[in-house]
Amino acid sequence: MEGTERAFEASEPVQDFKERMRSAIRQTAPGTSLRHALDMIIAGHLGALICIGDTDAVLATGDDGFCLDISFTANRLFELSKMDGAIVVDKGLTQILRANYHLNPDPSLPTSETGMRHRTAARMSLLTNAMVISVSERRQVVTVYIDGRGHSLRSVSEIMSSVNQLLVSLQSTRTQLDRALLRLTTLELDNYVTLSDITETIYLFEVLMTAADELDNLILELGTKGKTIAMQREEFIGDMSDVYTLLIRDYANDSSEENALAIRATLHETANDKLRSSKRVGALLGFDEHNEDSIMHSLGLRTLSNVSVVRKGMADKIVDEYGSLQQLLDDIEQNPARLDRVGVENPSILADSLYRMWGKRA
Ligand SMILES: Nc1ncnc2c1ncn2[C@@H]1O[C@H](COP(=O)(O)OP(=O)(O)OP(=O)(O)O)[C@@H](O)[C@H]1O
Repeated sequence: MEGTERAFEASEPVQDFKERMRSAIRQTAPGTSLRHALDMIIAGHLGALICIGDTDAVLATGDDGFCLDISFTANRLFELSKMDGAIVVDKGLTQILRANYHLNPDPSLPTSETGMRHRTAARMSLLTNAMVISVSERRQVVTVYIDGRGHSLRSVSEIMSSVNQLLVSLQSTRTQLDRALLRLTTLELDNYVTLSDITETIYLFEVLMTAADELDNLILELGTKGKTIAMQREEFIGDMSDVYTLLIRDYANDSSEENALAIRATLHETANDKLRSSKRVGALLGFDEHNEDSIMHSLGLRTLSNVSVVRKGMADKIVDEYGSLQQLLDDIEQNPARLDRVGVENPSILADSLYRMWGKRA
């Protein structure tokens, strides 16, 4: 089975649709009683049409069937799927209201599905706010419909094969990014960073974040089987999102966290291959006239946050006092007491750490 989202006309904002689809995937993930029922239906070579939630609207589109009002269990849902017609369940998955229900959604509602069960499922999800599930008897596929768009559920082994491929590319991107950040730190201390260096690093951050998003979707699909993968995700991503924001703040014309997050949102919406353009990245950072060779000056927030004696929040204070990493490096030897004033408890350790990073002093 393939995990697909078939495009359809959306009648609600994209964000709202995404939230609802994520919630539907969570409710049908391995480990849930609903998934248990769906797996039993597939194993029994049966089909099903199940409407969950928005029950007033769902019941208004149909007739006949058996009025049940019994509490929901996976076994009952499985047994009822042996009958023709649709099964109607309440939003909280506590009650099964109807079985063998015949649904009559407006036939003019557009659908690209073939087969009455699937066409009805897609239309019901367009017409109501219900999550509609169809299980194909012929193809042994479970499709979840929200707002006319279908997502086919995959088996754990199918999802795991995507997870394993993704973990390999995550690991390789993380290694490249670590190397790029190390090099960037050295260049920052030498005051020799160009826009091209920043562009390359941002590109790697975006590749990493895109892979992390994909992994999050797979972890959601895995349900209770995704716990160890979530731990592996932590290993590869950890605090990289915070480091990314610091990098943007270091180089953006407006260094506020709010602006950095807005820039990150735009970068994330941009196709990764377009992020290799220094002109584009420079413009996003607020430097329209810069080209790839333009020298960029870092505030030093990211580099300072790597120094153990710089406690959380202290890097901002140091940057407020000195204005940039270079100003700090120029001043630190002549005037270590100035760091004292900012509240750095061990100015000499901070100086030593920076010099060690720089490779100027052992
Ligand atoms: N409007 C409807 N209301 C309730 N149940 C329906 C409706 N349309 C189809 N079904 C159910 O779906 C079953 C299969 O119908 P059909 O073969 O036309 O659909 P399909 O999409 O090809 O499904 P499958 O892939 O399982 O063969 C019907 O026997 C019935 O139980």
